[in-house]
Amino acid sequence: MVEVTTDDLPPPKGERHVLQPREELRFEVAFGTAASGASPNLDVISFCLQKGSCELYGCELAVQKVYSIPQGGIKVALFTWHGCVIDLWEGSTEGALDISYTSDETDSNVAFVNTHAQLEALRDDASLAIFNATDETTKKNISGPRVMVVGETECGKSTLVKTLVAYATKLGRTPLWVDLDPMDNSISVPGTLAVAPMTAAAVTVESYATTGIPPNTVHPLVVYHGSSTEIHPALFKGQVDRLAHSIQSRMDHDEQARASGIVVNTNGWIRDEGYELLLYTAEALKISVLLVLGHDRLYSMMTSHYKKLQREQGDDTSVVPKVLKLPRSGGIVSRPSDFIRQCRSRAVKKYFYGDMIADNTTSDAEKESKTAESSMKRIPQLTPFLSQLPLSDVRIYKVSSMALSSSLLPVAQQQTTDAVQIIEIDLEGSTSDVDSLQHALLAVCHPAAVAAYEESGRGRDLVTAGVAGFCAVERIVKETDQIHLLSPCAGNLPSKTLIVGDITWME
Ligand SMILES: Nc1ncnc2c1ncn2[C@@H]1O[C@H](COP(=O)(O)OP(=O)(O)OP(=O)(O)O)[C@@H](O)[C@H]1O
Repeated sequence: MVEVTTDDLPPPKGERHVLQPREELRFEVAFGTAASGASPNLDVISFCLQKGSCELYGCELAVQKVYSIPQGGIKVALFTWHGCVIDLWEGSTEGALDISYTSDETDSNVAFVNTHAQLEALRDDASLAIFNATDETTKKNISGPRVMVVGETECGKSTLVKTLVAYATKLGRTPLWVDLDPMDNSISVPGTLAVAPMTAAAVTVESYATTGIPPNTVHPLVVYHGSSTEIHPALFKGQVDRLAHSIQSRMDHDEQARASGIVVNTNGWIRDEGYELLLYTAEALKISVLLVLGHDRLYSMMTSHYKKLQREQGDDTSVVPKVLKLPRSGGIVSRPSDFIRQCRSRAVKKYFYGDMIADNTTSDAEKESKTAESSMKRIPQLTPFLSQLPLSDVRIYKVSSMALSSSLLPVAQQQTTDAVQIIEIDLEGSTSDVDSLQHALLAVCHPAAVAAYEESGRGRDLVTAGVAGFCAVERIVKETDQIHLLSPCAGNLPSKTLIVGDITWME
């Protein structure tokens, strides 16, 4: 094995880490840049691959390129197959780097790349079969791997999904990334379930190091679950069914997407009803490969379940997924609840303000006299818009936690056994209802979903449909009966029918 040397490199900037083949550099950066007195608009941590090759969750770093992360609150690992030299340095905030160390316990990375190779073989088979199929119906029934990653919370599920998506897109595949984790959604704001078509352009080191996918690259389909702390099983099932339907429609019309398959992240609820929801989801999304991350009990439960199903179904094994067990990375450490809370807040802020980008508005004179600090200055990419609407113009619904029993309904009212019920918030009446909306994150319904709901009268038609976007309640002025809403762009809202959950956000 050739040792990686640094003799031919310029002096290090900050810490220099020399990684031998199959080692990874793990580092953690604290939140709290503002608390430490520095401007939050400056870079917090930067790294540069000086030599060799390395990747962040499957996304390759360019040599000699400085990657600057303008936010704290990250825990990442840079892995090398063949050895490399990485410089890592703090920006405006001294002490931001909590810990950095090199580890050679990277068997999980090898297992991930082997899994990718097997999935790629399935994609090749699917592409060939689609190409050779003579009629449309046969073509439509062929699909690449439909993968779902399961495991308990904080075992590295999102990381594995990101890695598999990065490896697939690097080879020109366009898999759908499905994130069914409302607690920590990588594609959209917390409290959502989402699907995004992925391409190589959507996989970047900066986005993989923090949260979300780069704006302007993909158009995710997002449904609002309304909570980042608990899952409403009936609503979850309804939303998974709707997403499954949309995924199928897309696959029916896009052969490349069909051959590339889907990669699904789940939410870590693996016991009791959570386990039942995993099985339900696997069936609804026609999962063909189940990856169980570091959990022997779950692996055993799933293997026995599908063996039994296979016995019952005889020859029809089309709906029985292959269950594989993968090791979890030793680098994953549990994130304190305050850290997770700040990650969620950052994800909402990113929705309204976009990424922090380099400030190119400085004049030539300013550029001439640029200090080290101003060279790192960043500004938000988007300018959110504050609109004021009369309270009487908007309709805000929330999901009620249980269906009303028919005996409690007024005599003339339609009886229902649907467990997904919505209630309209009384904006004219109780002040506690109105007060509960302060700083709430509201999902803006699509006009088509509003029309469907008005026609059917079924709440599920509204809350299981994809949303047009989100806005946040800045304040409600009771004296003027106005609601002030922050939205990511100017102009009228697509509809004034909104859904509220239990997620709040304020700057
Ligand atoms: N090899 C590693 N070394 C250090 N940190 C890592 C490594 N792999 C992942 N992490 C970090 O560990 C944290 C938890 O990982 P991840 O989000 O993938 O877990 P999860 O199972 O999806 O969690 P949750 O169920 O809470 O969403 C993340 O901050 C991730 O960046």
